[in-house]
Amino acid sequence: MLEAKELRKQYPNKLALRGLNLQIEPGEVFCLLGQNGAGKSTTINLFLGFVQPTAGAAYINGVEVASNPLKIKQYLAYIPENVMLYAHLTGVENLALFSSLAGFRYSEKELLEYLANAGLPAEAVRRRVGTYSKGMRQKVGIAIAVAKHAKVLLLDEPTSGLDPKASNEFSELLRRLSQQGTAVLMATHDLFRAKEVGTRVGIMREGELVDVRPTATLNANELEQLYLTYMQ
Ligand SMILES: Nc1ncnc2c1ncn2[C@@H]1O[C@H](COP(=O)(O)OP(=O)(O)OP(=O)(O)O)[C@@H](O)[C@H]1O
Repeated sequence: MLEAKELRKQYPNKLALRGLNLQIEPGEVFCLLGQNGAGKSTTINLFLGFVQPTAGAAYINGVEVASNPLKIKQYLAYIPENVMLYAHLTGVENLALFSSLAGFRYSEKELLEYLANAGLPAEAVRRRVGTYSKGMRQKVGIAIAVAKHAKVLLLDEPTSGLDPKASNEFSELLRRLSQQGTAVLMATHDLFRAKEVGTRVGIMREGELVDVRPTATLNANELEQLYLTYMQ
């Protein structure tokens, strides 16, 4: 569902990604770990088509991203640390807007259901999004991903700044999406969440994926040790 082939990104003064090869299947949650500047966001941005590769290619559902920037948008949803929504619209209005941009028109009842399933409290759905907490905005982001039937979910530091309860709820939503067959690529600094929701973890260092492990083979301590070993 997601594939990188010899994907490389050279910025004017920095080789940010050095020939990444990666495949992520439907239902997988792949967590990218690594220090600041390791190349995690660059990887996500290449899959989003926000930046152009210097060499190699990124594919989503078999479609090359760089040459089909509009087509790939129909397959994916993106949740950055701060989900971009229209602050002056309510939660339900935002969901209606983003779903319709993706070609889906839902009744009010259906929209409310999507928001409820994403865990947004009923009292919030008709409030302006400008009044939402970060966790609530993340939930609207998930509701949008589900409502547009995204096959791929790209996440960049989604739990950063969430309290433990919100973070836990977010993990639960991700797990449900992966069970429904969504392929997830998540950049994170949160080893605990990576172990909890990831099916695989990849450790990035200086633009290279230096290790990839199925999370089932590691306990939380082993993951931390592995991470620290590479960061030395
Ligand atoms: N637009 C840009 N122009 C020049 N250099 C850039 C640009 N974007 C990123 N870089 C550099 O590329 C390298 C990789 O950055 P990237 O944002 O991918 O790292 P990251 O692993 O996501 O880090 P963080 O955990 O801090 O988000 C860094 O050295 C960064 O300074």
